[in-house]
Amino acid sequence: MVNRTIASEGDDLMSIHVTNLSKTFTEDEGEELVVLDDIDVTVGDGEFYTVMGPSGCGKSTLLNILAGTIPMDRGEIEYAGSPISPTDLPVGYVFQEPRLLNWRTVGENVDLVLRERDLSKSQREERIVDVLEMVGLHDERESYPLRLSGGMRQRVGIARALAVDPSILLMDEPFSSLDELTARNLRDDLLDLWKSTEKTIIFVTHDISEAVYLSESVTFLDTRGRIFHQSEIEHDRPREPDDPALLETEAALMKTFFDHMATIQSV
Ligand SMILES: Nc1ncnc2c1ncn2[C@@H]1O[C@H](COP(=O)(O)OP(=O)(O)OP(=O)(O)O)[C@@H](O)[C@H]1O
Repeated sequence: MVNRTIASEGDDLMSIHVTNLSKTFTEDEGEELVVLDDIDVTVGDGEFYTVMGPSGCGKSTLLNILAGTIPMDRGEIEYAGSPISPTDLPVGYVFQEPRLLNWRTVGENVDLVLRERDLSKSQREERIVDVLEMVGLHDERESYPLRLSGGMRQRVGIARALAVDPSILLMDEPFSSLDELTARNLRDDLLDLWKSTEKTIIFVTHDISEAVYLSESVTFLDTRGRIFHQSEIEHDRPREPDDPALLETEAALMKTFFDHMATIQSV
């Protein structure tokens, strides 16, 4: 059994600490919508950290802030012991839909992000070969996205995110539009990648079984933009999706979630 431990003293050097993070959007009618309200998040170096919560609670907003694509209103982010602007965090982003350019080959899609870096053609070439190998698509380099299955397209999305060798992978419901069999295969491949690359993964999902199967810790956001629960998922690895012990953990988390939602709805 592989029992990977995280965030212990020695390997916590590259951890991410987010404190007092807040974000409010002004909607079209001028109403203010508090999406993240003073949240604190700590993600250990190499941790598989999952954020869950109901639709619209701010999960994607949190990832987008960490990716530097939308600004936070208030808050501090520390990485590797020093304050950092989110635009400088070393992240790769995997979207729910892979957002590939259909008129470019798989290799060219990966190359697009590499071209933004100061890399020679041979360095880019080496990186493309490496990441396509990592996601099992070395034979599809010259294929166009529309010729690929949904699972393969999402693999290209993962390869593109890995291309710049980020320390942190942000993943926003990456498997939610795939059939369950394909999603299971991709989850296992993602776990293999996580183990071999030792990247930190911040993963968003609606799916509690997926969260328990993959993660080392799960954090719940509620519709008020607050964190209301955090759990360490301590099952040994490799895990089996239908293991009764995992199902018990899922049921307990589900109960915590519904109890909390009932409490805030009754206030
Ligand atoms: N640019 C924006 N301007 C105004 N409101 C926004 C903007 N972006 C997001 N929102 C709103 O903020 C709230 C949180 O959105 P977000 O996408 O972060 O939620 P989510 O938890 O990821 O939802 P889902 O699970 O459905 O993807 C939603 O009500 C959304 O409509």
